[in-house]
Amino acid sequence: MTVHIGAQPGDIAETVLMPGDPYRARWAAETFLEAPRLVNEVRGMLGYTGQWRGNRVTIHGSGMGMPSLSIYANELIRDYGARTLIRIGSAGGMQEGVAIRDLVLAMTASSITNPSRGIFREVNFAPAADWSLLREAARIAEARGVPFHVGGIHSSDIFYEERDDLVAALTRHGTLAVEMEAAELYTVAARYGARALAILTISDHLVTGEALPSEERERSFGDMVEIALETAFS
Ligand SMILES: O=P(O)(O)O[C@H]1O[C@H](CO)[C@@H](O)[C@H]1O
Ligand SMILES: O=c1cc[nH]c(=O)[nH]1
Repeated sequence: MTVHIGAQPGDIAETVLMPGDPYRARWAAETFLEAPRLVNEVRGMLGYTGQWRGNRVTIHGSGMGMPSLSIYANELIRDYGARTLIRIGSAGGMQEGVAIRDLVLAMTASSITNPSRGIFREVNFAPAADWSLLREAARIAEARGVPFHVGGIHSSDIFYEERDDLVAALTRHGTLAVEMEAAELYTVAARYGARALAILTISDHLVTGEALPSEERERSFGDMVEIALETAFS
């Protein structure tokens, strides 16, 4: 057990899928895993371990924002031996060609700051996805005919962004989408030599103002979960 995870040693699989929302962790575990077992509920942050096509996998919430994700990623890797971490999140589209329901595979994640920022002092560290995971996720999404984009995203500390100039500058530099965790996930994984990738479903759009109707969310998120599972074990 760690400060934030009540799982026993051995309860967490080497492969962990991480949605921000603990209820998405429960839904994904109950929908896609065989024999899912609740292994953590400290502070209501749900984690389940089960089997997918004979492979052991944990689906564990990260909470919203990089400080929360950082706690779980550190403990999952350092204390429980997780080696592959795939974020399954929602994101806001930032380019006109990135539509609602599309997937974004985050090759890099910019941020103004993140919990690891202090380590690097004057260096602007470039958090990047694991290449083997990124390549597999792109291959699998293409084979399934799921619309997807690969490129840079922005990991923000702010959901209700007041800085129009910041959004404009990031958009002008090709940033595909905004979410709130990937930059820290990539940095923590790099620190421990683990593999990480963020697969994101566009749930709303900063340019067009569109949003995914709530009744459609599960189906759209389902593609993302299946691609994440297939990616982890291919
Ligand atoms: O859908 P999740 O994984 O929570 O991700 C996005 O949604 C939350 C904001 O609503 C933030 O956590 C953001 O990164
Ligand atoms: O962080 C997020 C997630 C979804 N949509 C946004 O605009 N921001």
